[in-house]
Amino acid sequence: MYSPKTGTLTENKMEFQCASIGGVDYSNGNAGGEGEDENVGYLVQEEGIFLKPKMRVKIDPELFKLSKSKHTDEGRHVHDFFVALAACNTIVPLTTETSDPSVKLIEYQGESPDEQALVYAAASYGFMLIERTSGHIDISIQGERHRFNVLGMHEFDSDRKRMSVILGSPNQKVKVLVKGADTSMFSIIDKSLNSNMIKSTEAHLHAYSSRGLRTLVIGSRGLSSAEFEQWHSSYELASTALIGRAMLLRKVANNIENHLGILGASGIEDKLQQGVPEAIESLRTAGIKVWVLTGDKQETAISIGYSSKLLTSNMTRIVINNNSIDTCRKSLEDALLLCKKLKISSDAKHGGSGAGGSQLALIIDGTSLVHVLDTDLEIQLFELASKCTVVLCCRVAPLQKAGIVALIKNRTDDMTLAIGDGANDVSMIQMADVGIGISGQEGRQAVMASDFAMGQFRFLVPLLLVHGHWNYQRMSYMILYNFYRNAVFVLILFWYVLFTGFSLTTAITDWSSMLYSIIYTAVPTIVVGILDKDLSRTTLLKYPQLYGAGQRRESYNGKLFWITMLDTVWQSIAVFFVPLLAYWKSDVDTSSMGDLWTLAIVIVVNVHLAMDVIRWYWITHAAIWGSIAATFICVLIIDTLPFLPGYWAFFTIAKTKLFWACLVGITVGALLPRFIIEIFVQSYKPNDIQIAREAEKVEISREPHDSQMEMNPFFGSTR
Ligand SMILES: Nc1ncnc2c1ncn2[C@@H]1O[C@H](COP(=O)(O)OP(=O)(O)OP(=O)(O)O)[C@@H](O)[C@H]1O
Ligand SMILES: [Mg+2]
Repeated sequence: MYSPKTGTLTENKMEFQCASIGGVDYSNGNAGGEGEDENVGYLVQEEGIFLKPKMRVKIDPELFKLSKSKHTDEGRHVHDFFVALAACNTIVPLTTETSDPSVKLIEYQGESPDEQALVYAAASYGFMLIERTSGHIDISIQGERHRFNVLGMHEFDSDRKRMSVILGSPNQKVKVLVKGADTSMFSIIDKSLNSNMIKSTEAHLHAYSSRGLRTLVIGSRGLSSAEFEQWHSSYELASTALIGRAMLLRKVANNIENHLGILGASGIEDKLQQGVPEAIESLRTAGIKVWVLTGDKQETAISIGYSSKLLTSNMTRIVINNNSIDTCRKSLEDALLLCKKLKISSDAKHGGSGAGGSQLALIIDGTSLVHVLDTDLEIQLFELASKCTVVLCCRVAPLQKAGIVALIKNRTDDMTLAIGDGANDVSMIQMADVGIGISGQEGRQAVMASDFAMGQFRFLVPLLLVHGHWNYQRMSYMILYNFYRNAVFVLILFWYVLFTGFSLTTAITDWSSMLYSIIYTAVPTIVVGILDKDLSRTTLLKYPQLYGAGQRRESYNGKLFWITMLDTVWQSIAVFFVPLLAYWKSDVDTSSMGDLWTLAIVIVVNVHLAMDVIRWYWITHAAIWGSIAATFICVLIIDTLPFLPGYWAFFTIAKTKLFWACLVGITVGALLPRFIIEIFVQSYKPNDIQIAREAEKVEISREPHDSQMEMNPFFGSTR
């Protein structure tokens, strides 16, 4: 189960596309930027300062003209809008020198890519933010430098979904400028001021977000000196408070951010990262459920859902947008009923096979989730969500993201993985079983809180399908192998004790018992456990279904455990009884037999491992065969020490041909059953992995040179 979110799927390289100012839509621009189109006002000159062409801005010619005129109402409105864009943010302008001393380049840095886009847009229209200190900002308005006092700032947070700046203008007027998400802004806008403008802005916002643009609404209000004084004293008190500062500041912000006049709205395009649709498709083919939890607007999230192929046109969409617990309950009940109906009709169509049924996509917003999470409706939401192929939660707050992950984690045995790039994803990343942070332009908080960090969303595919698969196979095999490796040794000691009338003596020397786990069999386990790969990277990426082996617990389960234990008993019997019967009538001493048993176990255990190794490297050869050689050397050394029991035993027994025949006989006898069963299973009941391995062999022998060309185009190197 995975929970990426839309910011995670997009590049965070924004392009300012359109603006709705004073209820008028300006979106007929042509994209400028990156040195493409210089005559559309992209480069703004102010005291030899040029804007570094870093971000694309679509310039609307009409708006560009209006931004230069101060004498009309429209012009003044546009002026206020762009001043708000340039001022209401936390962007820091950085000026760099160029080879020409009279020319400086300015670029904008900040944690929010949206804000960067807005400041670049304002600069492109001639409202260039030049300097920011804690007390003031300098904005060059159409080439003229103006200084504004920053009297206070209420920073953005994902719960409020807005931010504000209290700005003192050069003409001594004080204004509060606010920008934020539409839902949060429309609740604080004075609806009586200009209802037509609000209506048309809403329509523009709907149109922008349906095109997948990220929207922001900008509003402002003039403050009277009494109001300002009151705010100022409470702001001072709140920002110096030692306890509950955040809550107090939020309260102060809420008191001032109200009765706003609407200035306008912006639409910013956030392009999808490279390889996202393919990555999502691979994850879905691998049987992984992908959920999107985003703070974005519903329409934007749906549009990004379509472009990332998360949502498809043949899906039935269930939308839940409610603002009370009763309506939520009703919607959930209706949705569950719809699911049932769809299932019945698809069963009737496909003869009850369950195949080809219509896919469901659940779209639910943060307001509904407030009434659902942590109430009795949670069960219904879980039931509904588990019936849906895709779940899209929009306008969710950071804690709600964590709540949704917890909902899945607490009610199923499924593993949850959360991937995100922003500070608002930290709680979700920490809640999930596996947390992944994308290091992007939104700061390092997500990365710091994560288990794994990566640069792009698409790297999730090799992480899970390739490394996840390899690690699962290796871990599963190694757990079973280590049970076997230790059990076989203990069983030999057990048989010996049985045959010596519970004498508590041992044939295998103390030294060998100790070295068994340290030298005789340890290194191959480590080497194979780290290096072995059952399938190549190419195959695993090409057939994401192979990931299903882990979900079905094919490589480590109760059945396999008991089969391995049965095999272990058989092998211990072969190792113990073959020498016993072979030397039944001879006068060989216990120490010599002990040496034979020691060497036989080590050979069997290492050859057993060698039979299962799929990819051989020189180091694997060195570890396996070297361990057997090391055992011979150790036994030899132990037997040359006269003060140890069993002095010279090895040299006595190794002289006989029977000793060597026993070693060969034991190895063959012990490993033959599993060899036969493995051949049988591979020939008659192969699993996906075995079939893919065969296909790999055929492919390599057929096209030795082209075999690496098969991989999906969006993944880096091959094996
Ligand atoms: N710097 C900002 N100033 C004002 N409003 C903002 C700012 N950044 C984001 N917003 C608004 O707040 C909303 C919530 O932001 P949040 O960071 O929680 O989620 P998101 O960035 O939209 O999506 P995601 O969860 O994919 O990161 C945004 O959709 C946007 O409308
Ligand atoms: Mg964000």
